[in-house]
Amino acid sequence: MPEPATLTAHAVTKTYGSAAATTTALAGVDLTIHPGESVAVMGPSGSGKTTLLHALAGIVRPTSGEVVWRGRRLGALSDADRTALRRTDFGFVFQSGQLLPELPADENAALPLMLRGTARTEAVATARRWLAWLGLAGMEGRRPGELSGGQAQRVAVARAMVASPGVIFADEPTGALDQASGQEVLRVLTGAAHGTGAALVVVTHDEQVARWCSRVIGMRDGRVVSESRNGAAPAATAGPVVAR
Ligand SMILES: Nc1ncnc2c1ncn2[C@@H]1O[C@H](COP(=O)(O)OP(=O)(O)OP(=O)(O)O)[C@@H](O)[C@H]1O
Repeated sequence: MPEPATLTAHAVTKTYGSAAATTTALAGVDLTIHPGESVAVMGPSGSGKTTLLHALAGIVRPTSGEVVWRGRRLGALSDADRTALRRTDFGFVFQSGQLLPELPADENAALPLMLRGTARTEAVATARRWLAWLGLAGMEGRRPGELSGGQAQRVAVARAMVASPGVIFADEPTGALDQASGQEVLRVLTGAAHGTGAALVVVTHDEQVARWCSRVIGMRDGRVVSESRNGAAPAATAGPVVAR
C-alpha cells in the first residue's frame, strides 16, 4: 500500500555557524502537513520561516530531528536522491527571478517535466494547458521580460504544478507584487493546489495571503508558537488533466 502523502517534521533544529558564533534558526519544530492542506507560515523577520520551508523541502539538512515525506526520511537520502525527490514530488514558487529570461513562458513552465525526461513536445503541451488554466492563453511565447510581475508569477505557478507535485513550497510568492496581483496569484496557487490534491506551504508576511490558506502557523525564535485554522477554504477548481 502506498504511504500517505503526509509531510512531517519531528523535533527539527537547525543551527548555523561555528561554536564561537552560533545562530539557531530552528529550535525544535514538530509539524504535520496533510495531503491537500494549505499552510501559511508567518512570523517576524529571522524567526526561521524560510529555514523551515527549506528543511521540509529537503534543501537544508536539519542539525537534529528529521523530516519524513511519504514514509521516507529525507535525512537518510543521499544528496542525489534528495535532488531527484525534489524534482518528482515537490514544486517551488519563489518571490521572483526564478524564470529563465531567455526562454518563452511555455518552455519555462515545461522545465520540471523535461528535467525528469518527458519529451519536449509533450512537456510543452502540458505546460500550455496549465498556462491556459492560469489565464495566460496567448502569452505562451512571451519571455519573462515581456510579462507583468503577476503574469510571471503565474508562469512560476504553472512551472511548480506541471509535474503534479505532492507538495508545493512557496516563499513570499507575492512579495514583489502589488496587492491586486498578489491576491490573484494566491487565488490561482491555492486553487491549483486544492484542485489537484497537493499540499501547499506558503511563507508570507502578508495576512491577506495567509487568508487563502486553510491553516496558519506563527513562528518566533525558531519555534512554532501559534496555530489557527481558516474557515473559508479556497474554491476547489481542478487544474487541467495532466498525466503523471
Ligand atoms: N545560511 C545561513 N547562514 C547563517 N545564518 C543563517 C543562514 N540562513 C539563515 N540564517 C539565520 O537563521 C535565522 C532564521 O533565518 P530565516 O531566513 O529562516 O528567517 P525568516 O523568518 O525566513 O526571515 P525573513 O522573514 O527575514 O525572510 C536568522 O537569524 C538568519 O540570520
